[in-house]
Amino acid sequence: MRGNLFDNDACEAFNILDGELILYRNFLPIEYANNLFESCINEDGWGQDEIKIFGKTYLSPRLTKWYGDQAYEYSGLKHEAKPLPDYLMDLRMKVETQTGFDFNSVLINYYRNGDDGMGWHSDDEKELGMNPAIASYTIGAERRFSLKHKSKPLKPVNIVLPNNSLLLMSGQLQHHWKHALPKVRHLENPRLNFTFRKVLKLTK
Ligand SMILES: O=C(O)CCC(=O)C(=O)O
Ligand SMILES: [Fe+2]
Repeated sequence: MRGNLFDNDACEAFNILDGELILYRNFLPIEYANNLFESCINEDGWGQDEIKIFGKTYLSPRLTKWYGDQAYEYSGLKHEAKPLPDYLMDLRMKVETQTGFDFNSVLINYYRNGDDGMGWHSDDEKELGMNPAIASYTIGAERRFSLKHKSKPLKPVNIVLPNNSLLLMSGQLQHHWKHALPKVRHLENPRLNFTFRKVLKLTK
């Protein structure tokens, strides 16, 4: 990273090669964020996906919920179309207004404590099209978000994602970079993350 393009209290654009990354801090009124956190965690619908590593099946270290106008498949897991509930329509509108992109789906990740995390991946499924914009809203525990370039010997990028922040990934980022949410020791506090995506209807 070669210094940031612009940086003020509310918004920070990271100067990285082959992709765009912007962090909006204090994105929503804190009351709104707190209510959303409580209602989303307490609402049912949480599942724990199975992941296969070298032929062995494990439960993924986080809980998830998926809503979207189109069916979507990631890491070999199929999500049927399921309309967004009202509270997510409202959040989506706020995210769309801030970012200027439109989204039709959201994957919600619930990291119950520091033992939960997400491994290295790119959100580059063909249903997301070329250069997808992904807006990732975080409430709860502050966690490190890491990125590594797939082919160039660049320094990894680490960003601490605070409570009530929105990270926008766009441009060629998913094509050239992988990202992860590493596990951390001795963290008891939970974190919720909403990743808004636009899933395209593919004609096969
Ligand atoms: O929890 C995060 O901040 C990252 C989530 C993520 O990368 C994903 O859902 O694809
Ligand atoms: Fe991701």
